[in-house]
Amino acid sequence: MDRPKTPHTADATAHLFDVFLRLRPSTNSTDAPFLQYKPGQPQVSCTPTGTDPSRKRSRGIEKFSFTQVFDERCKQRDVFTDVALPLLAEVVKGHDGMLATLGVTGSGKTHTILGSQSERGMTQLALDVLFRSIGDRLVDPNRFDMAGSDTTEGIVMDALSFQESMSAIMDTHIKRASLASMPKRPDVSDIVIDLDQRSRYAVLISMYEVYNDRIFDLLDDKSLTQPQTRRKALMFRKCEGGDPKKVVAGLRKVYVRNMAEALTVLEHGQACRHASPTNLNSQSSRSHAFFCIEVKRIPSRGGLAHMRSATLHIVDLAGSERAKHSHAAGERLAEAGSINRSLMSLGQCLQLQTTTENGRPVAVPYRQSKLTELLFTNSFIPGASQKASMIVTADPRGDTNATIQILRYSALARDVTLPPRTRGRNASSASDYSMTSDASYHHGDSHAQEMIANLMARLEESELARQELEEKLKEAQERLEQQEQELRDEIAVEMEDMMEEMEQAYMQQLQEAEKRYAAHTDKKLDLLRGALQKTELVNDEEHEEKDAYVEDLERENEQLLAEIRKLRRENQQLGGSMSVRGNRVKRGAGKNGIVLSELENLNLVEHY
Ligand SMILES: Nc1ncnc2c1ncn2[C@@H]1O[C@H](COP(=O)(O)OP(=O)(O)OP(=O)(O)O)[C@@H](O)[C@H]1O
Repeated sequence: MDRPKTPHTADATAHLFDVFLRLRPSTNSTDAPFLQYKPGQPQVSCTPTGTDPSRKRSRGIEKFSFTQVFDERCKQRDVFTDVALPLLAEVVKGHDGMLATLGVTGSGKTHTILGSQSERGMTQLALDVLFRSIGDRLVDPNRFDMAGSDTTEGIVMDALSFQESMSAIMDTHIKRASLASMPKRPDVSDIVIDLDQRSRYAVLISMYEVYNDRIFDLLDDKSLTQPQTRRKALMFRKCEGGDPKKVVAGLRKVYVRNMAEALTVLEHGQACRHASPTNLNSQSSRSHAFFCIEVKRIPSRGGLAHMRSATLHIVDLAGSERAKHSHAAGERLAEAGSINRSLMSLGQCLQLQTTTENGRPVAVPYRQSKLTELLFTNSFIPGASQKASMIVTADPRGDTNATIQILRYSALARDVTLPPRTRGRNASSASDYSMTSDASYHHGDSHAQEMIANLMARLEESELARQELEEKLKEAQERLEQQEQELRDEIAVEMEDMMEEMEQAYMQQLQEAEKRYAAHTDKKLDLLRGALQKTELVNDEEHEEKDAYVEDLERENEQLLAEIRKLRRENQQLGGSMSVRGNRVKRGAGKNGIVLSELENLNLVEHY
C-alpha cells in the first residue's frame, strides 16, 4: 500500500509523554459507539456515526495509536499497575514522575486520579503502596530537619500541626468524610515496591491548582477563607542549590507518616479546589489540580548530604467543554475559556512532541500557558529524568466531535483512510489533513500530495511564528503581571507606612489634647479651690463679725439687765415709800415704771 509521508514524521521513541487511552463504561447504551477497538491492541478506530450518510462518506476512518488502550472493562487496579506503579517505582529511586489525565468533561479524569465513593483512584493507590513498601523505614522526624532540607522555599510542617492549624477552618468549611467510610477497593495489598534496605524515607504531600492560568496552594490555610482575588499566586521557578529543576516555590508541604494522615491532607486539598456543577457534570473540576507526593531518601551513610528527593506529580486536568453544551455563563464561562485555552496549548505541545522536521524534533511551545510549563518544563532539562504519562479518558458513546478532537492531538500516531469515493476529490482540501501530525494517508495523486506538503509546510511555518509571538506576548504579560504585583506590594507598603504615620500623628494629637484638657481641668479646679477658700474666709470674717456683734449684744443685754435690776430695786424702794405715803402713785406710773413696762413687753424682764 502506498503510504506517503507528510513532512512531519513522528518519532515514537522521542516523545515526552507516554499516552494511554482509557475508555469509560458508557452511561448511554442505546447509541452505537463511534470508537472501536480490538482487545489488547494499542489502537482505536473512529467510524463516524449518525444518520447523515454523506457526512459518513466524506470523513473516512481515523485510527489512533497509543502506548496502550484500556477498554471499558478495565478497572482502577489495571490502570494503576500499568501506568502509575512504574512511575512510583522511579520516584523512589530518585526520578520525578508526572501522571496526568486529559479528556472531555465527564469522561472520567477525576475518577481515574482520585476515584469515587466506591473505588480508590491512582493517588490513594500510590500512597497505599508507598507506605506499605516503606514500612518501618520511615525517618524519625525528631532526628531530621525536614524544613532545613527543603530547597523549594516550601513551608514544611507535620500532619498533626497541619490538622491543628486547619481544624477550625475544616470544621466550618468542609463536610468531612470519616476515614472509615473511605473506599478500600481496589485491593493492592499484594503490591510492594523494592526499596533500598539501608535508606530511610520521608513522604511529603503538597497540592496546588492552576486556576485562570495562575498557581494557587491548595493546602494554604487561606485557600478556603480568602476570596480568590486576595489569594497569593505562586511562582514556578528554579529551586535553590544549583538544581536545574523548576519547582513551584513557597508551597506548603505536609510531612505524613501514614495513609490516614495522607488522606486527611488530600481531603483538605480537594475541598479547596475549584469545582462546580455544570450542565455536563454535577461536580465539574474548574481548575487543573496537581497532587504531589514527594519521597525523600536518606541513605544510612552520608545522611542528609546524600539525600535524594523526587516527586510524583498526579494531575487532574479540568475538562474541555463547549459552552453550547455546558450552558456555562458568567464566571463559569470565563473559567471554561481559560480551561479551553490551556488545553489547546497542551494539545499543541502533545501534537508537536511526536513531530519532527527534516529528521529533527520541532520546538514544543510549552511556555505558552502555565499548565504546559508545569507539565513539560522539567522534561526538557538536560540530564533530568522526569518520566511522564498521560491518560486520555474517553466515552466511546459520548460527545463525538470533542472526543475525536482530543484523540487527534494526543495520539502518538494517527492514520486516516479516506473512503474510496472521496479519494482524490477531497485530497487537495487542507482541512482534511490539518490535524495530522504523524498522518499517513492513502491516495494516488502525487501532485495533490505535493500541494498538501507545501501547504502543510507553510501552515507549520505560520504556526511556529504564531507560537513565537504568543510566547513573547505571554512573557510580556508575565512581566506586566510581575510589575503589577510589585507595584501593588509597594503601594501596600507605602499605604501601611502612611497609615502608621497617620496613626502616630493622631496619637500625638490625642496625647496633646489630653494634656491640654488635664491642664484646663487643673486650672479650673484651682480656681474653684481658690473660690472655695475665699468663701470660707468670707464666712470666717462674717462669723467673727457676728460673734463680735453677739458679744456686743450680750454685753448690752447685761447692761440692760443690770439697769433693770437697778430699776427694780429703785422701784421697790419707790413703791415702799409710795405705799407709806398712802398709796398715791400706782405701780409703773413713774418714769421707771414706764421703762419697766417696756422691758416687760420685750419679755426680757421675766427671765431675769
Ligand atoms: N471508568 C469509570 N468507571 C466508573 N465510573 C466512571 C468511570 N469514569 C467516570 N465515571 C463516573 O462518571 C462521572 C463523571 O466522571 P468524572 O467526574 O471523573 O469526570 P471528569 O472527566 O473528571 O469531568 P470534569 O472534567 O467535568 O471534572 C463520575 O460520577 C464518575 O464516577
